[in-house]
Amino acid sequence: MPSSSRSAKDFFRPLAVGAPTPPTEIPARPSRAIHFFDPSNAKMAAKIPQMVGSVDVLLGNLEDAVKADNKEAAREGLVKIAQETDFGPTQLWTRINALDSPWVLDDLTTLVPAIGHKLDVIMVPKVQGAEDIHYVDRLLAQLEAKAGLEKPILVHAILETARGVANVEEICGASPRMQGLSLGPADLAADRRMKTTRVGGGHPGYLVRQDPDGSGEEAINGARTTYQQDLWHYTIARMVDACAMHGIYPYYGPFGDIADVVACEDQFRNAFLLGCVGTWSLHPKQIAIANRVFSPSVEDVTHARRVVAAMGDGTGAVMLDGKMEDDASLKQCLVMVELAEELAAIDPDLKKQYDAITLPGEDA
Ligand SMILES: CC(=O)SCCNC(=O)CCNC(=O)[C@H](O)C(C)(C)COP(=O)(O)OP(=O)(O)OC[C@H]1O[C@@H](n2cnc3c(N)ncnc32)[C@H](O)[C@@H]1OP(=O)(O)O
Ligand SMILES: O=CC(=O)O
Ligand SMILES: [Mg+2]
Repeated sequence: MPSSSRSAKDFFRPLAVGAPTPPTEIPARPSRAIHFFDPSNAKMAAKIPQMVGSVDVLLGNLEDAVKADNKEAAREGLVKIAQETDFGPTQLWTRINALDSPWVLDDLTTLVPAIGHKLDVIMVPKVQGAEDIHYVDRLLAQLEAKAGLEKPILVHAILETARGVANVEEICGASPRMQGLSLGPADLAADRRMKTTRVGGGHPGYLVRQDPDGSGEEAINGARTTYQQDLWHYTIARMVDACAMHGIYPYYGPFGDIADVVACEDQFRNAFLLGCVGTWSLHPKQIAIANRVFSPSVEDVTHARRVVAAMGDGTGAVMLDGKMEDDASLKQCLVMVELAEELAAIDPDLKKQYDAITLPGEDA
Protein backbone atom coordinates (compact mmCIF):
# COMPACT_ATOMS: atom_id res chain seq x y z
CA MET A 1 0.00 0.00 0.00
CA PRO A 2 1.49 3.36 -0.97
CA SER A 3 2.39 5.65 1.92
CA SER A 4 -0.49 8.04 1.46
CA SER A 5 -3.43 9.23 3.49
CA ARG A 6 -5.68 7.86 0.73
CA SER A 7 -7.00 4.33 1.14
CA ALA A 8 -5.76 1.66 -1.28
CA LYS A 9 -9.06 1.62 -3.20
CA ASP A 10 -8.93 5.40 -3.77
CA PHE A 11 -5.27 5.70 -4.59
CA PHE A 12 -5.67 5.30 -8.35
CA ARG A 13 -8.90 7.33 -8.64
CA PRO A 14 -8.72 10.75 -10.33
CA LEU A 15 -8.56 13.62 -7.81
CA ALA A 16 -11.00 15.73 -9.84
CA VAL A 17 -14.12 14.80 -11.78
CA GLY A 18 -13.14 14.51 -15.44
CA ALA A 19 -9.38 14.23 -14.82
CA PRO A 20 -7.53 11.35 -16.51
CA THR A 21 -7.08 8.15 -14.52
CA PRO A 22 -3.68 8.12 -12.77
CA PRO A 23 -1.18 5.52 -14.00
CA THR A 24 -0.77 2.24 -12.12
CA GLU A 25 2.74 1.86 -13.52
CA ILE A 26 5.36 4.39 -14.56
CA PRO A 27 6.75 3.51 -17.98
CA ALA A 28 10.52 2.99 -18.20
CA ARG A 29 11.08 5.63 -20.90
CA PRO A 30 14.77 6.26 -21.59
CA SER A 31 15.82 9.48 -19.88
CA ARG A 32 19.60 9.37 -19.71
CA ALA A 33 19.96 13.14 -20.00
CA ILE A 34 17.39 15.65 -18.82
CA HIS A 35 18.65 18.67 -20.71
CA PHE A 36 17.92 22.02 -19.04
CA PHE A 37 17.30 25.18 -21.03
CA ASP A 38 16.11 28.65 -20.11
CA PRO A 39 13.16 29.41 -22.40
CA SER A 40 13.67 33.16 -21.81
CA ASN A 41 17.17 32.97 -23.31
CA ALA A 42 16.65 33.54 -27.03
CA LYS A 43 19.94 31.92 -28.05
CA MET A 44 19.27 28.78 -26.03
CA ALA A 45 15.63 28.60 -27.04
CA ALA A 46 16.55 28.79 -30.73
CA LYS A 47 18.66 25.63 -30.33
CA ILE A 48 15.89 23.48 -28.83
CA PRO A 49 14.08 22.33 -32.02
CA GLN A 50 17.41 21.10 -33.46
CA MET A 51 18.10 19.12 -30.27
CA VAL A 52 14.98 16.98 -30.64
CA GLY A 53 16.00 13.36 -31.20
CA SER A 54 19.54 13.86 -29.88
CA VAL A 55 18.57 13.94 -26.22
CA ASP A 56 16.05 11.87 -24.27
CA VAL A 57 14.46 14.75 -22.34
CA LEU A 58 14.29 18.49 -22.98
CA LEU A 59 13.37 20.45 -19.86
CA GLY A 60 12.19 24.05 -19.94
CA ASN A 61 13.49 25.43 -16.66
CA LEU A 62 11.45 28.11 -14.94
CA GLU A 63 13.10 27.99 -11.48
CA ASP A 64 16.62 28.76 -10.25
CA ALA A 65 19.03 30.02 -12.94
CA VAL A 66 16.19 32.03 -14.52
CA LYS A 67 16.39 35.65 -13.42
CA ALA A 68 13.40 36.93 -11.42
CA ASP A 69 12.73 39.55 -14.09
CA ASN A 70 12.56 36.82 -16.74
CA LYS A 71 10.15 34.42 -15.01
CA GLU A 72 7.18 35.41 -17.14
CA ALA A 73 9.22 35.46 -20.33
CA ALA A 74 10.49 31.96 -19.51
CA ARG A 75 6.96 30.66 -18.96
CA GLU A 76 5.68 32.24 -22.17
CA GLY A 77 8.80 31.11 -24.03
CA LEU A 78 8.19 27.53 -22.99
CA VAL A 79 4.57 27.70 -24.14
CA LYS A 80 5.73 28.99 -27.54
CA ILE A 81 8.47 26.39 -27.97
CA ALA A 82 6.12 23.58 -26.96
CA GLN A 83 3.37 24.74 -29.29
CA GLU A 84 5.71 25.15 -32.26
CA THR A 85 7.90 22.05 -31.86
CA ASP A 86 7.23 18.44 -32.77
CA PHE A 87 9.16 16.59 -30.07
CA GLY A 88 8.99 13.19 -31.75
CA PRO A 89 10.67 10.63 -29.46
CA THR A 90 12.04 13.30 -27.09
CA GLN A 91 10.17 13.91 -23.86
CA LEU A 92 9.22 17.45 -22.82
CA TRP A 93 9.54 18.25 -19.12
CA THR A 94 9.45 21.48 -17.17
CA ARG A 95 10.80 22.55 -13.79
CA ILE A 96 8.26 24.85 -12.18
CA ASN A 97 9.09 27.39 -9.50
CA ALA A 98 9.10 26.41 -5.83
CA LEU A 99 5.71 25.93 -4.19
CA ASP A 100 6.23 28.93 -1.87
CA SER A 101 7.29 31.25 -4.70
CA PRO A 102 5.14 34.02 -6.24
CA TRP A 103 5.34 32.35 -9.68
CA VAL A 104 4.32 28.72 -9.25
CA LEU A 105 0.55 29.11 -9.38
CA ASP A 106 0.78 30.98 -12.70
CA ASP A 107 3.28 28.39 -13.93
CA LEU A 108 0.78 25.60 -13.44
CA THR A 109 -2.37 27.44 -14.46
CA THR A 110 -0.67 28.66 -17.65
CA LEU A 111 1.23 25.54 -18.69
CA VAL A 112 -1.40 22.86 -18.17
CA PRO A 113 -4.15 24.37 -20.36
CA ALA A 114 -1.69 25.65 -23.00
CA ILE A 115 0.72 22.72 -23.39
CA GLY A 116 -0.44 20.05 -20.92
CA HIS A 117 -1.01 17.62 -23.81
CA LYS A 118 2.69 17.89 -24.69
CA LEU A 119 4.18 17.90 -21.18
CA ASP A 120 5.32 14.48 -19.99
CA VAL A 121 6.64 15.39 -16.56
CA ILE A 122 6.58 18.37 -14.20
CA MET A 123 9.62 18.62 -11.95
CA VAL A 124 8.82 20.14 -8.56
CA PRO A 125 11.77 21.70 -6.71
CA LYS A 126 12.48 21.76 -2.97
CA VAL A 127 9.91 19.09 -2.09
CA GLN A 128 9.78 18.69 1.68
CA GLY A 129 7.25 15.94 2.22
CA ALA A 130 4.16 14.15 0.91
CA GLU A 131 2.04 17.27 1.52
CA ASP A 132 3.82 19.09 -1.31
CA ILE A 133 3.08 16.28 -3.75
CA HIS A 134 -0.55 16.07 -2.57
CA TYR A 135 -0.99 19.79 -3.31
CA VAL A 136 0.44 19.49 -6.84
CA ASP A 137 -1.47 16.25 -7.44
CA ARG A 138 -4.89 17.77 -6.73
CA LEU A 139 -4.21 21.01 -8.56
CA LEU A 140 -2.97 19.11 -11.62
CA ALA A 141 -6.10 16.94 -11.59
CA GLN A 142 -8.32 20.04 -11.50
CA LEU A 143 -6.39 21.70 -14.31
CA GLU A 144 -6.27 18.53 -16.42
CA ALA A 145 -10.03 18.10 -16.04
CA LYS A 146 -10.67 21.71 -17.04
CA ALA A 147 -8.34 21.39 -20.04
CA GLY A 148 -9.88 18.06 -21.09
CA LEU A 149 -6.52 16.26 -21.02
CA GLU A 150 -6.60 12.52 -21.61
CA LYS A 151 -3.14 11.63 -20.32
CA PRO A 152 -2.08 12.47 -16.76
CA ILE A 153 1.03 14.61 -16.39
CA LEU A 154 3.65 12.88 -14.23
CA VAL A 155 5.45 14.49 -11.30
CA HIS A 156 9.15 14.40 -10.47
CA ALA A 157 10.49 15.73 -7.15
CA ILE A 158 13.90 17.27 -6.52
CA LEU A 159 15.42 16.10 -3.26
CA GLU A 160 17.22 19.19 -2.07
CA THR A 161 16.31 19.84 1.55
CA ALA A 162 17.20 17.94 4.69
CA ARG A 163 13.49 17.42 5.40
CA GLY A 164 12.97 16.12 1.89
CA VAL A 165 15.73 13.56 2.39
CA ALA A 166 14.25 12.54 5.76
CA ASN A 167 10.86 12.06 4.05
CA VAL A 168 12.13 10.47 0.84
CA GLU A 169 10.01 7.30 1.08
CA GLU A 170 6.73 9.15 1.70
CA ILE A 171 7.49 11.56 -1.15
CA CYS A 172 7.98 8.68 -3.60
CA GLY A 173 4.72 7.05 -2.49
CA ALA A 174 2.62 10.21 -2.25
CA SER A 175 0.89 9.93 -5.64
CA PRO A 176 0.53 7.49 -8.51
CA ARG A 177 1.82 10.36 -10.68
CA MET A 178 5.27 10.17 -9.08
CA GLN A 179 7.73 9.45 -11.89
CA GLY A 180 11.02 9.88 -10.07
CA LEU A 181 13.45 11.88 -7.98
CA SER A 182 16.52 13.96 -8.77
CA LEU A 183 19.29 14.91 -6.41
CA GLY A 184 19.63 18.68 -5.95
CA PRO A 185 23.13 18.87 -4.50
CA ALA A 186 23.46 22.66 -4.57
CA ASP A 187 20.34 23.49 -2.56
CA LEU A 188 20.77 20.39 -0.41
CA ALA A 189 24.31 21.43 0.55
CA ALA A 190 23.03 24.87 1.56
CA ASP A 191 20.07 23.48 3.51
CA ARG A 192 22.29 21.02 5.36
CA ARG A 193 24.85 23.75 6.05
CA MET A 194 27.51 21.69 4.32
CA LYS A 195 30.73 23.68 3.87
CA THR A 196 30.91 23.42 0.10
CA THR A 197 30.41 26.12 -2.53
CA ARG A 198 29.91 23.96 -5.65
CA VAL A 199 27.05 22.64 -7.77
CA GLY A 200 27.37 18.88 -7.31
CA GLY A 201 30.49 16.78 -7.67
CA GLY A 202 33.09 15.92 -5.08
CA HIS A 203 35.35 17.96 -2.84
CA PRO A 204 39.11 17.45 -2.41
CA GLY A 205 38.79 17.90 1.36
CA TYR A 206 36.32 15.02 1.78
CA LEU A 207 38.75 12.12 1.91
CA VAL A 208 40.22 9.23 3.82
CA ARG A 209 43.96 8.83 4.27
CA GLN A 210 46.03 5.71 4.19
CA ASP A 211 47.32 4.59 7.62
CA PRO A 212 50.83 5.82 8.51
CA ASP A 213 53.62 3.39 7.81
CA GLY A 214 54.72 3.21 11.46
CA SER A 215 53.97 5.23 14.57
CA GLY A 216 56.59 8.01 14.63
CA GLU A 217 56.10 11.62 13.59
CA GLU A 218 57.99 10.95 10.39
CA ALA A 219 55.53 8.24 9.39
CA ILE A 220 52.53 10.41 10.26
CA ASN A 221 53.82 13.39 8.28
CA GLY A 222 55.27 11.27 5.47
CA ALA A 223 53.72 10.54 2.09
CA ARG A 224 50.34 8.85 2.53
CA THR A 225 47.86 8.19 -0.21
CA THR A 226 44.49 9.93 0.14
CA TYR A 227 41.25 8.82 -1.48
CA GLN A 228 38.62 11.41 -2.27
CA GLN A 229 35.14 10.31 -1.22
CA ASP A 230 31.75 10.84 -2.84
CA LEU A 231 29.80 13.48 -0.88
CA TRP A 232 26.52 12.29 -2.40
CA HIS A 233 26.75 8.56 -1.84
CA TYR A 234 24.42 8.45 1.18
CA THR A 235 21.69 10.56 -0.40
CA ILE A 236 21.77 8.81 -3.79
CA ALA A 237 21.64 5.41 -2.10
CA ARG A 238 18.55 6.48 -0.13
CA MET A 239 16.93 7.82 -3.28
CA VAL A 240 17.62 4.62 -5.19
CA ASP A 241 16.03 2.45 -2.50
CA ALA A 242 12.99 4.71 -2.10
CA CYS A 243 12.44 4.85 -5.86
CA ALA A 244 12.89 1.10 -6.37
CA MET A 245 10.46 0.43 -3.53
CA HIS A 246 7.81 2.56 -5.26
CA GLY A 247 8.50 1.57 -8.89
CA ILE A 248 9.78 5.01 -9.90
CA TYR A 249 13.14 6.31 -11.18
CA PRO A 250 16.14 7.99 -9.50
CA TYR A 251 18.42 10.53 -11.22
CA TYR A 252 21.62 12.34 -10.36
CA GLY A 253 21.20 16.14 -10.74
CA PRO A 254 23.45 18.99 -11.86
CA PHE A 255 27.23 18.96 -12.29
CA GLY A 256 28.17 22.63 -12.37
CA ASP A 257 31.82 22.42 -13.45
CA ILE A 258 31.01 22.38 -17.14
CA ALA A 259 34.68 22.37 -18.18
CA ASP A 260 35.57 19.31 -16.06
CA VAL A 261 34.10 16.67 -18.33
CA VAL A 262 36.17 13.94 -16.68
CA ALA A 263 34.91 14.43 -13.11
CA CYS A 264 31.41 14.94 -14.53
CA GLU A 265 31.59 11.54 -16.18
CA ASP A 266 32.83 9.96 -12.92
CA GLN A 267 29.97 11.49 -10.93
CA PHE A 268 27.42 10.34 -13.50
CA ARG A 269 28.92 6.83 -13.54
CA ASN A 270 28.78 6.51 -9.74
CA ALA A 271 25.07 7.33 -9.95
CA PHE A 272 24.54 4.87 -12.84
CA LEU A 273 26.28 2.05 -10.98
CA LEU A 274 24.24 2.72 -7.83
CA GLY A 275 20.95 2.45 -9.76
CA CYS A 276 20.13 5.87 -11.22
CA VAL A 277 18.65 5.90 -14.73
CA GLY A 278 19.83 9.33 -15.81
CA THR A 279 21.10 12.76 -14.88
CA TRP A 280 20.75 16.43 -15.72
CA SER A 281 22.62 18.11 -18.50
CA LEU A 282 23.20 21.85 -18.06
CA HIS A 283 25.27 22.42 -21.17
CA PRO A 284 25.05 20.71 -24.58
CA LYS A 285 28.42 19.05 -23.99
CA GLN A 286 27.08 17.13 -20.99
CA ILE A 287 24.48 15.33 -23.15
CA ALA A 288 27.00 13.04 -24.83
CA ILE A 289 28.56 12.23 -21.45
CA ALA A 290 25.18 11.28 -19.98
CA ASN A 291 24.18 9.24 -23.03
CA ARG A 292 27.45 7.32 -22.88
CA VAL A 293 27.41 6.70 -19.13
CA PHE A 294 23.73 5.76 -18.76
CA SER A 295 23.80 3.27 -21.66
CA PRO A 296 25.22 -0.14 -20.71
CA SER A 297 28.53 -0.85 -22.45
CA VAL A 298 28.72 -3.42 -25.23
CA GLU A 299 30.97 -5.50 -22.92
CA ASP A 300 28.38 -5.47 -20.12
CA VAL A 301 25.53 -6.34 -22.49
CA THR A 302 27.59 -9.14 -24.03
CA HIS A 303 28.35 -10.61 -20.62
CA ALA A 304 24.74 -10.21 -19.49
CA ARG A 305 23.46 -12.02 -22.60
CA ARG A 306 25.95 -14.83 -22.06
CA VAL A 307 24.72 -15.30 -18.49
CA VAL A 308 21.09 -15.30 -19.67
CA ALA A 309 21.94 -17.94 -22.28
CA ALA A 310 23.95 -20.05 -19.83
CA MET A 311 21.25 -19.97 -17.15
CA GLY A 312 18.62 -21.73 -19.27
CA ASP A 313 15.39 -21.73 -17.26
CA GLY A 314 16.90 -19.17 -14.88
CA THR A 315 17.42 -21.42 -11.88
CA GLY A 316 20.42 -23.24 -10.43
CA ALA A 317 24.12 -22.35 -10.63
CA VAL A 318 26.61 -22.45 -13.51
CA MET A 319 30.29 -21.54 -13.93
CA LEU A 320 31.16 -18.91 -16.57
CA ASP A 321 34.74 -17.65 -16.99
CA GLY A 322 35.63 -19.11 -13.59
CA LYS A 323 32.77 -17.32 -11.81
CA MET A 324 29.58 -18.67 -10.29
CA GLU A 325 26.34 -17.37 -11.83
CA ASP A 326 22.93 -18.10 -10.37
CA ASP A 327 19.36 -16.81 -10.15
CA ALA A 328 20.49 -13.55 -8.48
CA SER A 329 23.30 -12.65 -10.90
CA LEU A 330 20.89 -13.54 -13.73
CA LYS A 331 18.46 -10.91 -12.38
CA GLN A 332 21.21 -8.27 -12.51
CA CYS A 333 22.01 -9.32 -16.06
CA LEU A 334 18.34 -9.03 -17.03
CA VAL A 335 18.33 -5.43 -15.76
CA MET A 336 21.21 -4.74 -18.16
CA VAL A 337 19.63 -6.60 -21.10
CA GLU A 338 16.23 -4.93 -20.66
CA LEU A 339 17.81 -1.48 -20.43
CA ALA A 340 19.82 -2.17 -23.57
CA GLU A 341 16.61 -3.17 -25.39
CA GLU A 342 14.77 -0.03 -24.24
CA LEU A 343 17.64 2.19 -25.36
CA ALA A 344 18.14 0.38 -28.67
CA ALA A 345 14.50 1.09 -29.48
CA ILE A 346 15.17 4.86 -29.48
CA ASP A 347 18.89 5.12 -30.28
CA PRO A 348 19.90 3.76 -33.73
CA ASP A 349 23.67 3.99 -32.99
CA LEU A 350 23.33 1.94 -29.84
CA LYS A 351 21.06 -0.52 -31.62
CA LYS A 352 23.77 -1.10 -34.21
CA GLN A 353 26.35 -1.74 -31.49
CA TYR A 354 24.13 -4.07 -29.47
CA ASP A 355 22.93 -5.91 -32.61
CA ALA A 356 26.55 -6.62 -33.56
CA ILE A 357 27.08 -8.62 -30.37
CA THR A 358 27.58 -12.33 -31.06
CA LEU A 359 27.75 -14.92 -28.33
CA PRO A 360 30.05 -17.95 -28.52
CA GLY A 361 28.36 -20.56 -30.71
CA GLU A 362 26.25 -17.95 -32.54
CA ASP A 363 26.88 -16.99 -36.17
CA ALA A 364 28.34 -13.50 -36.60
C1 LIG B 1 21.52 24.13 -9.22
C2 LIG B 1 20.54 24.10 -10.37
O1 LIG B 1 19.39 24.45 -10.21
S1 LIG B 1 21.15 23.51 -11.84
C3 LIG B 1 19.84 23.80 -12.99
C4 LIG B 1 19.69 25.25 -13.39
N1 LIG B 1 20.77 25.72 -14.24
C5 LIG B 1 20.64 25.69 -15.57
O2 LIG B 1 19.60 25.31 -16.09
C6 LIG B 1 21.83 26.16 -16.37
C7 LIG B 1 21.63 25.89 -17.86
N2 LIG B 1 22.82 26.24 -18.58
C8 LIG B 1 23.22 27.51 -18.78
O3 LIG B 1 22.59 28.46 -18.35
C9 LIG B 1 24.48 27.72 -19.59
O4 LIG B 1 24.86 26.53 -20.23
C10 LIG B 1 25.69 28.20 -18.77
C11 LIG B 1 25.37 29.56 -18.07
C12 LIG B 1 26.09 27.18 -17.75
C13 LIG B 1 26.86 28.40 -19.74
O5 LIG B 1 26.41 29.21 -20.79
P1 LIG B 1 27.44 29.83 -21.86
O6 LIG B 1 28.51 30.58 -21.11
O7 LIG B 1 26.64 30.60 -22.86
O8 LIG B 1 28.07 28.53 -22.49
P2 LIG B 1 28.81 28.43 -23.87
O9 LIG B 1 29.39 29.74 -24.28
O10 LIG B 1 29.76 27.29 -23.78
O11 LIG B 1 27.62 28.02 -24.85
C14 LIG B 1 27.88 27.58 -26.16
C15 LIG B 1 26.60 27.64 -26.94
O12 LIG B 1 25.67 26.71 -26.38
C16 LIG B 1 24.47 27.37 -26.00
N3 LIG B 1 24.01 26.78 -24.75
C17 LIG B 1 24.58 26.85 -23.54
N4 LIG B 1 23.86 26.17 -22.64
C18 LIG B 1 22.82 25.65 -23.31
C19 LIG B 1 21.73 24.86 -22.92
N5 LIG B 1 21.57 24.46 -21.65
N6 LIG B 1 20.83 24.48 -23.85
C20 LIG B 1 20.98 24.87 -25.14
N7 LIG B 1 21.99 25.64 -25.57
C21 LIG B 1 22.91 26.03 -24.67
C22 LIG B 1 24.86 28.82 -25.81
O13 LIG B 1 23.76 29.67 -26.01
C23 LIG B 1 25.93 29.00 -26.88
O14 LIG B 1 25.29 29.22 -28.10
P3 LIG B 1 26.05 29.99 -29.33
O15 LIG B 1 27.14 29.07 -29.79
O16 LIG B 1 24.98 30.18 -30.35
O17 LIG B 1 26.58 31.27 -28.76
O1 LIG C 1 18.34 22.27 -8.21
C1 LIG C 1 19.36 21.68 -8.08
C2 LIG C 1 20.27 21.89 -6.99
O2 LIG C 1 21.33 21.26 -6.99
O3 LIG C 1 19.93 22.70 -6.12
MG1 LIG D 1 17.96 23.55 -6.52
